[in-house]
Amino acid sequence: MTKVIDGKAFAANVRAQVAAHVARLREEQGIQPGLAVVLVGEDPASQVYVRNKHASTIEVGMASFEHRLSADTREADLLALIAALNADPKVHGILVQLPLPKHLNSDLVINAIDPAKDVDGFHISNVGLLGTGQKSMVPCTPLGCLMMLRDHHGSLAGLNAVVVGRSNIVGKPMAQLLLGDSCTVTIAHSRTKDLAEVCKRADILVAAVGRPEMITGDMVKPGATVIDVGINRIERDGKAKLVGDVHYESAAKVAGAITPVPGGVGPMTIACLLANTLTACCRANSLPEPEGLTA
Ligand SMILES: Nc1nc(=O)c2c([nH]1)NC[C@@H]1CN(c3ccc(C(=O)N[C@@H](CCC(=O)O)C(=O)O)cc3)C=[N+]21
Repeated sequence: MTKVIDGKAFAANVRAQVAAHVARLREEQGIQPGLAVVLVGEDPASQVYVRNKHASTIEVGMASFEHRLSADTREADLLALIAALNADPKVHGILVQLPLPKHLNSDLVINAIDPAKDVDGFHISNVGLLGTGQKSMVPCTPLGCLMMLRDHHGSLAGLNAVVVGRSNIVGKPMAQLLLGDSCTVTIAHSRTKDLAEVCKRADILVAAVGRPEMITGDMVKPGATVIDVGINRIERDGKAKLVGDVHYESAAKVAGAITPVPGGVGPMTIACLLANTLTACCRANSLPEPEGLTA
């Protein structure tokens, strides 16, 4: 039988663990972790995510600081805000919602964040630390995937992992984390020859391509674990629908375990953002890090 990995329930458990740590930090240390989210412009999807992040942050007992800037914000003003957040002791985590409007250089903006407060793990320092196996802030989506994989498999050592997609925010850091857990890792992408055959060798298949339902059941090894990172809004039979990068129906017939969309990786991303904010707060105060909530 195929196991459906319940990311929603898993995320609720992670959030409960974070909330317990936050309560203990308040009682024993008088410290409250704080997360600042910066949203530039009015992209409707981004607004939904930012609202969800705000609600989850409050729910676990953290302080939430929201900064909504107009779409025509000047780069210098955004950089000044980041400098202020870097210097603010109440702020332990900073997230600048991506994508940014085109006139802003997102590399420049992300690299202006204090790496210790970079809860997205996108700063070049954190990318380098992760790549060399040093302590870093780890990108939320890959961290959430890793937690679910460790829970399902126990040890990942020696397993063949194929990551489809080579983005800086998911594909590349996901590959680093799997390598860190001793998988044999292949990164496939749009130019990969014989993609179906490559995917079919995977004990762990992570789909992060951004193409709706591209990974079909015939590309999945029987019994494999399939992690679907895709979140695509499509229209079907005149109705709006959310689908992943995996064709769920056909893949679920072959897989040993699979994450659904919605209710899989998405909720884990936000839970890991809170976990990273807690970790950043503990490090900032030279306190022991929460166990099981880091890579
Ligand atoms: N700096 C930055 N960091 C991010 O982490 C970041 C970002 N920018 N920009 C946008 C993307 C997108 N993202 C999601 C988080 C949760 C769900 C989520 O919880 N999805 C629900 C469904 C929600 C729905 O119905 O739309 C699910 O999959 O079950 C989705 C998408 C974080 N992002």
